[in-house]
Amino acid sequence: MTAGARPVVVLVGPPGAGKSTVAALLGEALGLEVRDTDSDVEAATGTAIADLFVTYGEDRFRALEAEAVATALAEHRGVLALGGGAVMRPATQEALRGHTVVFLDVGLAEAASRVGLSSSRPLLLGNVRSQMKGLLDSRRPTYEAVATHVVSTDGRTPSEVAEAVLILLA
Ligand SMILES: Nc1ncnc2c1ncn2[C@@H]1O[C@H](COP(=O)(O)OP(=O)(O)OP(=O)(O)O)[C@@H](O)[C@H]1O
Ligand SMILES: O=C(O)C1=C[C@@H](O)[C@@H](O)[C@H](O)C1
Ligand SMILES: [Mg+2]
Repeated sequence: MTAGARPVVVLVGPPGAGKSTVAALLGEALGLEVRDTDSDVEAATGTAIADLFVTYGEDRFRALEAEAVATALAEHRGVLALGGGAVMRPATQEALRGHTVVFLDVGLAEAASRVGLSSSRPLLLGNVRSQMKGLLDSRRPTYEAVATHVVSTDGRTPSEVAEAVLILLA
C-alpha cells in the first residue's frame, strides 16, 4: 500500500447506473487505473458474483465485498467503481467519509432497461422492474448520504456522463 493513496473518484449507484462503464471512460480520460470491487471479489474468490450468491449466500458476499472496498479505498489511486449494494454496509459508509464520491443517479425506467434480463445480477432475477423499484426506493437515501456529488445519467450517453464527472473533478 502507498501511504496517502486514495482514489481520485469513487462511483456509487444502483445496478445499471453505469458505474463500471463510466469508470472505464474516466480511467481512459485521466490516464488512471480503474478498479471495480465486483471484479476484485471475483478475482479473490475465483467465482462469478452470480455464483457467489448461490454458493455462499448474500451475507458472505457482502462481507467479502466490504473487505474489497476497504482495501481499494486504502490503496487505489485511480478511479474506483463500487458494487451497487456496497454502500448499504455501515462500515463502508464510514470508510467513504472524506473521499470524493459520485452518485450516478438513474431513474427506474432507464435502470430496468439497461440491465434487461441479464442473469449476472442475482438481486434482479424475476421481475426486473419491480425488484429494481424496491432497490432504488430503499437505497436512494443512502446513495445520496454518502455522495459528495450527484450526476444524473438519464438521457445521457456514458461519454456525456463521464464528461459531467470530469467537470466536477476539474
Ligand atoms: N448512460 C448510459 N446510457 C445507456 N446505457 C448505459 C449507460 N451507462 C451504462 N449503460 C449500459 O447499461 C448496462 C449496465 O452498465 P454498467 O455495467 O456500467 O452498470 P453498473 O452501474 O456498473 O452496474 P452493477 O452495479 O450491476 O455493476 C451496460 O450494458 C451499459 O452499456
Ligand atoms: O446492487 C447490488 O446489490 C449488486 C450490484 C452488483 O454490482 C453486484 O455487486 C451484485 O450483483 C449486487
Ligand atoms: Mg458494475
